[in-house]
Amino acid sequence: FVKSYPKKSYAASTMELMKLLEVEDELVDNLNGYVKTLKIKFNLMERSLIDMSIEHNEMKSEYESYLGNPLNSFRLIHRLHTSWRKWYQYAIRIENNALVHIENARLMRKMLPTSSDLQQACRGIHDLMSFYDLKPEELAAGNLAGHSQPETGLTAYDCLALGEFSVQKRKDDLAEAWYNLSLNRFENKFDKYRVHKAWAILLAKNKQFTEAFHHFENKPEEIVASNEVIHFEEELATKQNCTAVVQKPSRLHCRYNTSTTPFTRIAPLKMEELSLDPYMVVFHDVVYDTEIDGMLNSSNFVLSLTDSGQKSEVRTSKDSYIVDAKSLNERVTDMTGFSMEMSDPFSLINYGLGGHYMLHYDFHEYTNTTRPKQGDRIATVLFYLGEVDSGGATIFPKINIAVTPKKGSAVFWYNLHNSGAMNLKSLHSACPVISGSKYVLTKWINELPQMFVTPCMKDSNLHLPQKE
Ligand SMILES: O=C(O)CCC(=O)C(=O)O
Ligand SMILES: [Fe+2]
Repeated sequence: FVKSYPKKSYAASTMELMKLLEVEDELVDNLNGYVKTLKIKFNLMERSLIDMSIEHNEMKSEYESYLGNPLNSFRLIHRLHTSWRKWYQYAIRIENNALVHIENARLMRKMLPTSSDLQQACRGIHDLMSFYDLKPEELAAGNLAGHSQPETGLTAYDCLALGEFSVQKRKDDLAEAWYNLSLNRFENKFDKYRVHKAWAILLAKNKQFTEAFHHFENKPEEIVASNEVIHFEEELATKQNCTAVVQKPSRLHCRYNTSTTPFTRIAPLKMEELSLDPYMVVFHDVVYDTEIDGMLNSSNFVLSLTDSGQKSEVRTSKDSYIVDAKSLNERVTDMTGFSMEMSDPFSLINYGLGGHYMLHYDFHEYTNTTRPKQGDRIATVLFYLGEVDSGGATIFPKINIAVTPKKGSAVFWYNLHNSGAMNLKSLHSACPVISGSKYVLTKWINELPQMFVTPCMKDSNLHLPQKE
């Protein structure tokens, strides 16, 4: 039987809190009832199991004389034949009186404190802390402004909840103190991991990726890496790549490209291969100073820099679209052999102090229904239009490549596999500019127009991209 209580806010008054004591009494009664019923079942099963093993062990120690007796053999067969069924049925039987208790406990849910009660209770503790200058360590130890009552100390779960509340209130230092207390109180590795994860998310929000990552070092093996962990790994790789001073020398080679188009026969392009998967090449001196000056001084671009600019978490830069770039479109065809039909216009990006572009893919992850007729972005060409004194590299953390911007050069890479599937190794990011001003011109090349251009595409049939 479940009593009903008018439900008010529990944290608001002592009167209301007293009702909660009764609620807890009742809940404990119900759960005790449940445990009692289960105990009866447990005892019964345990007792008959003991009987069974006694006989079994006797038989094992002297099996020849035991089984020499036909009555024993009969009993062995009979026992195993019937008791299996009995055991099985007893084990799967649902104890009705146990269920009644559980159902009662379920019905009591409407009398239990809600998340808003918990929120208010957390706020109460927070207010106490700020009024009386109390520290999480003191509260957790049951020390209330000099009145120490260790038995009122907080549990690991309490500390975790207060930590989560502090995060909401943007009191990150407090949150870390609570998480630390919670971590010290938990014994179980899975519980500990819960705290580590919450802590790491908090640190990552503040861009402290290295510190965040430390919290995953003791991840229990049983737990599959969550998206968060994968994300941190990538962010960390980005950071390491951005801070790496030395650029990895290419194991591949440099050569002159004289064969893509008739133009390259007259004016070969200097190519440096950086990677085979995804295929990636740097072209040196491929866009000329006069072209660069023309673009950077064009009134459209200059105007775009004076407006409020783009404020986004993903990319802190200002950009604008260049419409007329016929000769550069032809250059891209000379470099890549790709047709520029249906290609997106060039995108000119200028990064200022600390300007960066978070990890991303250039493909769209189109689905069957959202896929436009030009297909996905098969490849990207990125021209560097300025010299960056420090920072600003374009990095590919999955393949450990950092491309340093050099005025007049361009990097070209594939975003999709030959099959049309997304190549996840094309993940990239632009590191923050430390000093200098970075100008890049991006050309995203679409799939469909390449159908008759590149032999690599013949097996593709423009499959939908698939994550590997
Ligand atoms: O600026 C860079 O280095 C990278 C730009 C980029 O990834 C893009 O435009 O898609
Ligand atoms: Fe990109």
